[in-house]
Amino acid sequence: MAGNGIENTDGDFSFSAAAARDALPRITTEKGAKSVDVCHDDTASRVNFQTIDELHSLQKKRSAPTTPRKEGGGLVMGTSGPTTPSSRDTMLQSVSASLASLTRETGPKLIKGDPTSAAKVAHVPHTPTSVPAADVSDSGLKFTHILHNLSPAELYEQAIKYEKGSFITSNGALATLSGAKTGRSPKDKRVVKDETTAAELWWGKGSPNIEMDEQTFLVNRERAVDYLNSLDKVFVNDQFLNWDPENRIKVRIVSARAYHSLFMHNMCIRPTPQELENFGTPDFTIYNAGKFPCNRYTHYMTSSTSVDINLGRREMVILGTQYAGEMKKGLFGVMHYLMPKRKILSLHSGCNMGKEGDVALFFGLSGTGKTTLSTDHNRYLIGDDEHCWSNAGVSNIEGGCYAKCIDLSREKEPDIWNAIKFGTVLENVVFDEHTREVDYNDKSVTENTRAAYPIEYIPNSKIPCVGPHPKNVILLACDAFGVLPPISKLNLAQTMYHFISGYTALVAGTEEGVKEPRATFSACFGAAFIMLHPTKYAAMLAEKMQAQGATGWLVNTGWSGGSYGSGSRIKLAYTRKIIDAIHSGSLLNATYQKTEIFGLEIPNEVEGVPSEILEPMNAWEDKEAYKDTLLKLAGLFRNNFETFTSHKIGDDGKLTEEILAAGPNF
Ligand SMILES: Nc1ncnc2c1ncn2[C@@H]1O[C@H](COP(=O)(O)OP(=O)(O)O)[C@@H](O)[C@H]1O
Ligand SMILES: C=C(OP(=O)(O)O)C(=O)O
Ligand SMILES: [Ca+2]
Ligand SMILES: [Mn+2]
Repeated sequence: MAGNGIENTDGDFSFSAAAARDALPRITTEKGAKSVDVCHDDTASRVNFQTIDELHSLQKKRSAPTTPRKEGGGLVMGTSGPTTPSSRDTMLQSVSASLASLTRETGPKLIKGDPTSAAKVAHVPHTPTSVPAADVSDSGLKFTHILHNLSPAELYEQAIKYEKGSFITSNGALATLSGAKTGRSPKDKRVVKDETTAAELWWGKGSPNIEMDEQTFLVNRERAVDYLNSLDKVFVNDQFLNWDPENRIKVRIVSARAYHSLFMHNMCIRPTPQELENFGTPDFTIYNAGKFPCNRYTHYMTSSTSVDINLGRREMVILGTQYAGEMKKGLFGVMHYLMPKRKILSLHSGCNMGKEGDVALFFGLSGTGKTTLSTDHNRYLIGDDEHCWSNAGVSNIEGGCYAKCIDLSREKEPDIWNAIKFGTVLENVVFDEHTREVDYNDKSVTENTRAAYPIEYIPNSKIPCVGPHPKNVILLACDAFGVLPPISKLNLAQTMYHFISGYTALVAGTEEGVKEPRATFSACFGAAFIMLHPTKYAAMLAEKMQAQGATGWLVNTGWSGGSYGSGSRIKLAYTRKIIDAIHSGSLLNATYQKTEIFGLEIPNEVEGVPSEILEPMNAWEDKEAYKDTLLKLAGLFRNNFETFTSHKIGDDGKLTEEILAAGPNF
């Protein structure tokens, strides 16, 4: 017998599911039925939608005035829209002008919004229709969608949907891959040499400015613009640089990746909806076509990567590298040109301020501790990397921080650790494929893993990021030779000598085994970014430090008790104590002794730091090896400074002489 029941041992059906079902009260689905209250009639409740599409349309509220309108499927350039152009029209016209091909003299047809969400648009004749027939190409017929100043959430979705290697990590950050290049490419940087820049900029030996002519720039620009216009969609960021309102620069970044757009969203100053509405024409534009290589048949191109700056046209073109830091540091170079023209000093430094308003600058090359030491739980963070020093005080150029994450730990760097959350871009880190927990010790992709986050992710950041004149100027050197003292007080001439030298020594890649530390000298602690001769910046720094009575310090954040391999890196906790003593002013009252050769004043005591490490020789077991290493480093300093001996620093002949004498004596 067929049935739904469970058969009993005696062959009877004692329990029938069908019977049980029949035993339940009937469910009434008739409208208006009042008898049964266990079940609601779905259609009876008050709903604001009739279809799934309508339901979905309720989910998203219109927000800022810049939110793309959904009706009509986005806005199209060149349509006969409302009679008074909206800010959207203005924006699209402006972006179209930015993306215009210089040989075809027309901007592309643009639509605001994502191609998948915007409705299909019928053929719309583009603005000036009188394009010569010979110039007509398929590229002129297609539309490019503009994703203008998207929010982090929207950029996350774009990255995760369309960019391989984009994932949400367990802390909420967006993990991305920068591709083949995981660091900057200084050898591929070119600056257009025209009549003006030939006279103004620093060219030749030691200069980061490798020349390129205007024509070649235009070839690369066209390559980048054509690549971008060939895409279905491009990202456009309109943002600001410099928190000093009088010297704010408007920048536009056109890029192909959500990763780049979110990176710049975090790193530049974010406009308010009102400011974005009135943005107008940018002062400087970046075309980031980093996925696409340059053409090596092009004059001046020595690889498939090219980062080109044209100060006259106020444009930068990136081809053949997706490393996002290239954009931030490219703009920094531009500021190193624009700001000194206004008698403002641009600085490759971190900056923070104490509760009493005492400001400190932290100069240093990559990896020396600008970001780590300016991010200090007891002080207000003004910025970690790029600043201006004007007659009014200091201002951060950026709106975010770009911290190294290799070996990052919650204990040692809690503020940076906590800043890695939703909105933060995590570059080239490795994470567990299931839990998505990041392993900050993993160097599989690169040693240069990074986190880019808005500065307000640091709880004690100072918004707006400006402050009074600096009281302390701290020069950081990560000395892998292990011979520079952990802390020394500098007079003005010594400060200038070390500023112009810009020394650090890092260790070679660990994979290839322990190698000799390699000394790097980078003028003004940022030769890769300066545009003018180093002595121009040095003269401004000397003048400002003198006028404000600021004190210079040299802090070795590198090795102690031996070079890399035998000694060990100075504990971050000790360096923090040293920095605390500088900030509090207690180090000014310490007793000092002078070191041999470099003539540095070193304190006999610093609270919280073992005194035996303050004089580097004490920490070395092999005193002969120490002396040899010290002499070796002194020789490298002397050789490096030779190119500067024929230059005058400012109008002060006496200071110039003192600076020359402030180097090592042997
Ligand atoms: N004594 C120390 N002082 C400063 N940083 C240290 C020290 N010891 C180790 N570090 C590490 O060195 C790195 C310094 O890098 P970072 O602050 O990003 O430099 P910068 O901003 O100048 O490029 C960080 O990863 C930090 O944890
Ligand atoms: C992004 C950079 O900055 P830093 O290493 O100084 O933090 C860089 O030099 O590429
Ligand atoms: Ca940094
Ligand atoms: Mn830096």
